[in-house]
Amino acid sequence: MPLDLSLYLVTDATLCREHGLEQTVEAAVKGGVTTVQLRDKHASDEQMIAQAKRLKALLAGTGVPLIINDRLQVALESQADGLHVGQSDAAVQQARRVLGEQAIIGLSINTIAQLQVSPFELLDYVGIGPVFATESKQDHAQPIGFGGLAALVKACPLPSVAIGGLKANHAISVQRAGANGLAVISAICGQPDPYQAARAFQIFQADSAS
Ligand SMILES: Cc1ncc(COP(=O)(O)OP(=O)(O)O)c(N)n1
Ligand SMILES: Cc1nc(C(=O)O)sc1CCOP(=O)(O)O
Ligand SMILES: [Mg+2]
Repeated sequence: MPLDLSLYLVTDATLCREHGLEQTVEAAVKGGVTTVQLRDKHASDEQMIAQAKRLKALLAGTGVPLIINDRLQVALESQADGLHVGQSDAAVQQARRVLGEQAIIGLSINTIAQLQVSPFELLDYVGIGPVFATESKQDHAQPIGFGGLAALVKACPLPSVAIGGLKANHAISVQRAGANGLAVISAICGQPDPYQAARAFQIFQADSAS
C-alpha cells in the first residue's frame, strides 16, 4: 500500500493518558489519521515493544502503518512497519540494513544543509520542522515557518510531512507549501475528542480519499 502521510499522528504517552493510548489511536484513525508513529521517551524497550504489538494488532486491516520513533530494536522486534530517526538517532544506513527493503524509514530535517547530505535512496520520507515552536518536543530546533517549509519541500525529492506546532487551521498553508501532509501530537493527543480532532484536518483527508 502506498505511504499516505496526509495526517500523521505521533503519539505522546502523557497526553494520551486521559483516553488511553490505544483508544486515542483507534479514534484518531477512524477520524482520518493515515500514519501512526509510536513515540515514548520514557518507556523501556520492553514496554515499547509490547505497546507497539498492541498498536499493530489494532491497526491490522486499516492500511495505516505503524512507525517507531528512534528505537531500531523496538521496530525490529515488534515487527512494526518502520522507523523514524532524527539527525542524532540511529544511522539511516544501519536502520535500512537491519529492517530491510520493505520497511518505511523517515528522517527529520530542519535545514537545507541536512537535506543536502541525506541518503535519499535509503529513505521513504522526511519530516520537516519544526514549523512553529512546540511544547511537545523540549529540544526542538529553530522554527522554520511556512517559508522555510516551502523551501525545504521544494529542495526535497522525497515525500514530506510538516511537523511542529501544527493545528487543523494550518492544513491549507502546509498544503500550499507543498508538503504531503501534517504530523501532529497535541492537536490530537490529549484533545477532548481525538476522533473529532482528527476529523478537523479536512483538507488533507479529502485529498487522500480521492
Ligand atoms: C514525522 C516526524 N518528523 C520529525 C520527528 C522528530 O524526530 P527527532 O528529530 O528524532 O525528534 P524526536 O521525535 O525523537 O524527539 C518525528 N518524530 N516525526
Ligand atoms: C516530535 C516533534 N518533532 C519535531 C521536529 O521539528 O522535528 S516537532 C515535534 C513535536 C510536534 O508536536 P506538536 O504537534 O504537539 O507540536
Ligand atoms: Mg529522534
